[in-house]
Amino acid sequence: MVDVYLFSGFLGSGKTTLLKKMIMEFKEKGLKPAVFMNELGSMNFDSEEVGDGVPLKEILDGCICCSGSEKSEAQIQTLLAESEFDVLLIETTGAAHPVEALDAIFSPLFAERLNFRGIVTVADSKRFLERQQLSPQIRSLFIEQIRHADLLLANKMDLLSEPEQSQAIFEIQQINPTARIVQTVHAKVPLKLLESVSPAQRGPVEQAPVSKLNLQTKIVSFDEPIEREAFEEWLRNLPDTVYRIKGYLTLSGHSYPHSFQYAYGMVQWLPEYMKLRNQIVLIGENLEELAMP
Ligand SMILES: Nc1nc2c(ncn2[C@@H]2O[C@H](COP(=O)(O)OP(=O)(O)OP(=O)(O)O)[C@@H](O)[C@H]2O)c(=O)[nH]1
Repeated sequence: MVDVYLFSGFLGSGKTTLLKKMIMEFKEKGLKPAVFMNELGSMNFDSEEVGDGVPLKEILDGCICCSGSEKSEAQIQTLLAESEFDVLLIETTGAAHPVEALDAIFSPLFAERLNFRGIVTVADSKRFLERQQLSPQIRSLFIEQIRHADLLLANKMDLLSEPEQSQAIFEIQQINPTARIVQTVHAKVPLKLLESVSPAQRGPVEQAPVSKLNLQTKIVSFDEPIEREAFEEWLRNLPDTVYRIKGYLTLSGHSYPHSFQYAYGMVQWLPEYMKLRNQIVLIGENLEELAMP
């Protein structure tokens, strides 16, 4: 049987960071991981992070829960048919309801093949503490992702003071009293802890599908290199309803692009060493009203 872990958590909380770490840890243990992921927006930014030699299937521009479980079932079936692996790591989009995403895994097709181990939710603890600023629908999804976790990573602890850290843990625990909660920075969690997870008995699920969330994606391509200062000024003035931006950007004066990440006001630029399209995907609400840089 293949062990299956489902990684959930709001946009930009640290799921891909966790995924990359767990891939490494499983490999070090001599186990072969495979990945099934999906992304909002038709850019396969996260899957490029997975690395060579790891069997991978993805659904772009949709979400595992809403694209219908048949599509996900077909992808998982292809993975199982094409490759040998011991562990399947599923990364849902930040807009997915974790329990709805379970449908595909519990298909009778896989009853003899997949052993579901649990939902691991990565929470951006800073955003969690400031969740009143989110729109009610997004806030309810954020809470649902926490409520249904079997293991909870209270991530981005480095961005909080000690009293805020305690407050975040206390409040997260009130929402989900049964899951184990671990404080993390860059989703650093020992593999042993992940392996000790066991799935809870699930009650009725509150529906929070992406269609009701009003979340939109927008791909923006640039013909010319970007002026970093002007671009960061644009970022500073973005409304709170732009939850996530990621992609690759060529900066003026550089011949290779940088991978670019924006989550909750935090910006990350990392140099890349190959030519990549100068484009980003934005995820948020009311994007049509947004002025582009
Ligand atoms: N300061 C800080 N940044 C973090 C931490 N964990 C992740 N990040 C950064 O947060 C950004 C988003 O991380 P990802 O792992 O891509 O988040 P994600 O949940 O996969 O994002 P989506 O797939 O878009 O939902 C990246 O720039 C990470 O480097 C953390 O503990 N502290």
